[in-house]
Amino acid sequence: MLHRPAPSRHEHPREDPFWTRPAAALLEGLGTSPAGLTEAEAARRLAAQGRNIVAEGAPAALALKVLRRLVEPLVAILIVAALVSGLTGDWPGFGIILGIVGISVAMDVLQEYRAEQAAARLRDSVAVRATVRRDGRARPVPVEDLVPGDVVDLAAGALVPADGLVLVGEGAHANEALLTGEPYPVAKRPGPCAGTTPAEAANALFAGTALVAGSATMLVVATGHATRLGGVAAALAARRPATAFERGLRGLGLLILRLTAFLVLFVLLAHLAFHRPALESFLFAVALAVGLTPELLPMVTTVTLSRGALRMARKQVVVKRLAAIHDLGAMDVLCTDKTGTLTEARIALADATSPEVLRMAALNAGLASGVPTPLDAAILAAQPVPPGWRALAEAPFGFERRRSSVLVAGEGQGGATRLLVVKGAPEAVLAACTHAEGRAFDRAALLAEAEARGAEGLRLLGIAVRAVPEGEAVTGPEAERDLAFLGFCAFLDPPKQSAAAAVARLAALGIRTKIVSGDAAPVVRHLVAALGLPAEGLLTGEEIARLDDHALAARVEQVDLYARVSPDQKRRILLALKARGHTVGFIGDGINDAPAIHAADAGISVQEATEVARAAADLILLAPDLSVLAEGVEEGRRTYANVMKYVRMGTSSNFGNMLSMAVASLAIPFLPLLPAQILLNNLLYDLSEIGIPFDAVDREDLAAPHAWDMRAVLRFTLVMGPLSSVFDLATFALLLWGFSAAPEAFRTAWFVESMATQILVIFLIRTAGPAWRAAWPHPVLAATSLGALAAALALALGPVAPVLGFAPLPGPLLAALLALVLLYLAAAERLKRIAVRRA
Ligand SMILES: Nc1ncnc2c1ncn2[C@@H]1O[C@H](COP(=O)(O)OP(=O)(O)OP(=O)(O)O)[C@@H](O)[C@H]1O
Ligand SMILES: [Mg+2]
Repeated sequence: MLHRPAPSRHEHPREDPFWTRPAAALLEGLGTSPAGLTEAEAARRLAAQGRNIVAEGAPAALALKVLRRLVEPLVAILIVAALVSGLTGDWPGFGIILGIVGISVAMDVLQEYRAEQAAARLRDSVAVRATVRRDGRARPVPVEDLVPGDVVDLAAGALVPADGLVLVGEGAHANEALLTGEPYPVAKRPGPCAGTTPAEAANALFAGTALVAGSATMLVVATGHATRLGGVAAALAARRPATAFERGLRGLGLLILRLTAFLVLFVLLAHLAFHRPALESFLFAVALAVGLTPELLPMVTTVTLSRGALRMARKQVVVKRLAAIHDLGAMDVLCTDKTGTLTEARIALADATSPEVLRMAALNAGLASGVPTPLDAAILAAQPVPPGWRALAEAPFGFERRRSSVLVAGEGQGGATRLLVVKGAPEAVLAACTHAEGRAFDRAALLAEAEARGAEGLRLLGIAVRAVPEGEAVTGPEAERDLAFLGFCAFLDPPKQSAAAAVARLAALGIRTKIVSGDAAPVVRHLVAALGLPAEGLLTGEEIARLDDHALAARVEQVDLYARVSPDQKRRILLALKARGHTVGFIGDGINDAPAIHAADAGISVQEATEVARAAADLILLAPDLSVLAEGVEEGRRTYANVMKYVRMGTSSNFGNMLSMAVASLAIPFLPLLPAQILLNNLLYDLSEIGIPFDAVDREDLAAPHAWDMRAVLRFTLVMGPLSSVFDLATFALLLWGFSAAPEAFRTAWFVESMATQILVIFLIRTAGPAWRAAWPHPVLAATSLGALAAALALALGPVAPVLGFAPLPGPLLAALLALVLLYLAAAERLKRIAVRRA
């Protein structure tokens, strides 16, 4: 909430949308000019209005984080209680408690802060940038730093970074499907506009849409949550269901919290009923609560995920949304488009029906505004634009229409002519043709020819023309009628040989790969055969259009190939797979892939992709290669496995120890540990776990997609918790009856036993198999846990022991404790096999 920028005061959505106001008035109202803002003014507005982001809030400032921790109820109570005990004269207790709380909070905040900073730096490295005019110069600025009043230059293919008014437009067309549902690119031009709905706003551009043709200069009017998309996306984000993992963690945290509240209340009331000192009992109960709450779990998850993100970055996968790491690890179906991931994306013209066909194709490809697509580039590489021709109008390529047209004027055979040149998918072009140039028109035969060449792996484009008389106005795709078919251009895009191995590797990781392509069915089939990919079934866009979501969901399980699908169908396929209970990833690079990337559990794109695809993605591959993705999947699973280690430690050993202490406090006439000692215990235990994110994991943990399994967590708890309690009770018995320990000695011994069992068990829990056969624990983990244990021993048995209320222990008692700890570890090693038995 803190970072949510206030809606721009310049926008009054209901009565007065910005695009109905004159440009001059808007410029003045925003205190800017076509030359843009100064850097200083932009910085000031950024601070005042917040960043141009719609998704989750930016990480909070360090001071704020500290403050937030200090006002957490348990910590606040602890501080107050310490103050009270200070006032009653117990200054050492006061100092120690405040000291321990301080160290805990500092450690927690600092770790999380550093981890978040590192993750944010990674995210920035793949941030989409916009060309912004500031201080009179145009320079690239991360879109998150745009402010109202900025003036932005956009080229074809760019992501529209904010809502704004078109100041200058050259054949600009935007794809606004995301916002209005309109699949056909709409023309954008400067000038007045009376319509009040975004769909009518021909002079405005909206955040999240894409400029697909032409160029434009835009005045930024609204950013972040104040944008049209901001409203939509905030609603979407709010509705974005938490992953099973997030839900599981949250559920577990809540469960422990309830148990804690119940237990602590019970202990407190019992103590008071037994007429124990009130303040001391209260402090004891609060310290217990601190020990019991999984207060570190959020920090631990963030740190583990950020560590995972750093490791993944070294393997060429940049994480934009941290939680996507889990989704990647949990992914069991991957949908991919064809070009770039399965092919080399080195598209080259193979042949054309005639030189005339190629000349016409070049007119269409070269005279259309905006950056040429790879197919256009391949045409122009073989045939430059014939001289003497110029473009008068165009209807840019649309992924639903699958063709583009350009009205060109120049010298034809019979003098000056105007020609509408159309190129696109063969069936899309043939559908608008009524005859053929210089031969009989046989649509069925031409379609069969296209099909046959597709089966050889050639991508085909059809070319057609119509002479347009002087008087006829050409404004959009309506003009694409009565065309004369000229012929085909055929293209080759060599299969990527490494793709087969990558798909096999993904399969070995339990991930099924499905191909979702806008290209023709024969081309997709040929590619699959050429790479030897295992794939069953094929659905075309035409067939999918006839299926409702229910029927589609029934088919997607068996079908691995999808051809001639539109952007929205890509999204539908993805949602159908999700509806079947799969965790689905989608990797793609085009504007047409963005809706599906957005809808995926793990939306993936590549560094060279269009801005819209990159903006929609959760993860960016720095190298366009599926094997890079396989590495990322393994990292995702490693991260998950390490978070699970915390969960297991927390639910069994830590919880068990604290529970035993609560019980003991009722059974014996004195506190089993002083409040400060409990806090110290908790702090050292937390310290011992800092190394977990670094740790290696079992090979089995990488082998298959994981999902949160509450039953497994419970089983682990129900086996390992009681085990820990049994040994705690044995310790009590030994201390009370074996050694008739005085309170100070009892606490010292209990502290030592509790620390040793809690900390050392990590070396067993970290693996499902025999502990001695697993990979060595990471040196950092070994250092933090053994270091924490050494510190605990030094504090309890060394020179400062008296200050903390500890007393020296006799040799035989130490030996007995050692024996108990070893016995516990041996029992834990045996029992854990029941506890973590894999499904
Ligand atoms: N610049 C263009 N001009 C005309 N037609 C085009 C153009 N680009 C693509 N097409 C047609 O639209 C179809 C779908 O586009 P495209 O192949 O890029 O979709 P895609 O889903 O991204 O495919 P892929 O899986 O290969 O990445 C193409 O097969 C082609 O017939
Ligand atoms: Mg593509």
